[in-house]
Amino acid sequence: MNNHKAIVETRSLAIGYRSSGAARTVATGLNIQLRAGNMVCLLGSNGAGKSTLMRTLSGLQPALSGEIMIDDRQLGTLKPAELAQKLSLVLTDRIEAGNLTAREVVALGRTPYTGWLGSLTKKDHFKIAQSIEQTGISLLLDRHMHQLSDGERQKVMLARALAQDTPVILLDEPTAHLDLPNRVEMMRLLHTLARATRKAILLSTHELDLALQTADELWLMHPDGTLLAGLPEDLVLSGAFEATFARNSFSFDRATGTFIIHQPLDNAQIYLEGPEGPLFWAKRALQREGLGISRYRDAPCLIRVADAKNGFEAEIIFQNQTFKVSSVQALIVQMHLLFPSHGRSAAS
Ligand SMILES: Nc1ncnc2c1ncn2[C@@H]1O[C@H](COP(=O)(O)OP(=O)(O)OP(=O)(O)O)[C@@H](O)[C@H]1O
Repeated sequence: MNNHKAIVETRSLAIGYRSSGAARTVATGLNIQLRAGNMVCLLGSNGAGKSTLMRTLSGLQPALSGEIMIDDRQLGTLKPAELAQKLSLVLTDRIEAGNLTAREVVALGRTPYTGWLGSLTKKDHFKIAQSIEQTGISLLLDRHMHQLSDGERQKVMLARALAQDTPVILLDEPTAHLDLPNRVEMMRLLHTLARATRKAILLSTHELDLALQTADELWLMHPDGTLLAGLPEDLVLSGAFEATFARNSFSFDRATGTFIIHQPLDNAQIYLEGPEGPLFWAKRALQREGLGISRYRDAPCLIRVADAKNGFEAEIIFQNQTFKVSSVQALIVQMHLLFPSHGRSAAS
């Protein structure tokens, strides 16, 4: 977060839908600020209202009440061409333009400056080339949009938004179709762009872990229609992050920032110790097998894990006997022999 001026600011904003006179409110009392140079991640469960907020902030749908200010102007008073020079929107699931090449789509980003028939100036060409370089899509330029994968299309749409060169960029689930390395790359790119170009970037995402690591600020949309904004670390430590995604089937570990599917048990038989890496993976495998991990070192069975040349080794100490294993798989097999009535082997 920083102290720069808010480019987008809402005052007592209520968002939702109106049909035949009746309003369905999705969220109310939104007083949020999007600042230059910040990347903000908008998080919330399915149906919390992320897309509704994105669409309202970008002028695609009207607010139920309240104000949206963009660069000190009320959103509703901006002409479409003015708005297009202030804010660009990247939607994921509605990418049309099948017959255009990627190059043509990126060039369309300059429309707010050139008009539909306007020819491109030196500056336009520079902005287009820059956005192509920033998104790494130079090999896709001559291909038609319908010949691209979902993830490739997504990058082209980001390049188009960058070519539009607006101080505000809104992206609705920009990582939805990307594989893990590309998701990481996209988040890093957006964060770098926000910093380097002083753009205000707001993106909605379900990538909780990546958002925690990269966002300057999180906006948490709660199913009760409220929104909490803050530094990721503050929202984690206050418990707000956890509360937004709370479910009975898993919990969030504030210490590591990870979701835990299997909880340690007070009455479990196994205690694990050793260096962080092998400890983490051994614990995960044992818990998946239904072999409960104890919080207490005086549990009947002690497993001492260690780093090894081939990745992993462990000693299992149980009833005055020691068993050595050199893979996580061997550990699991041995544990099922020692505890035949526990975990998955007991069920099968
Ligand atoms: N056109 C519509 N008319 C009425 N209600 C709608 C409309 N579109 C969405 N909604 C409702 O508004 C609420 C918020 O939906 P929205 O799509 O904004 O959620 P979201 O957080 O983006 O969800 P997801 O993570 O599943 O994409 C939901 O309860 C949804 O059913």
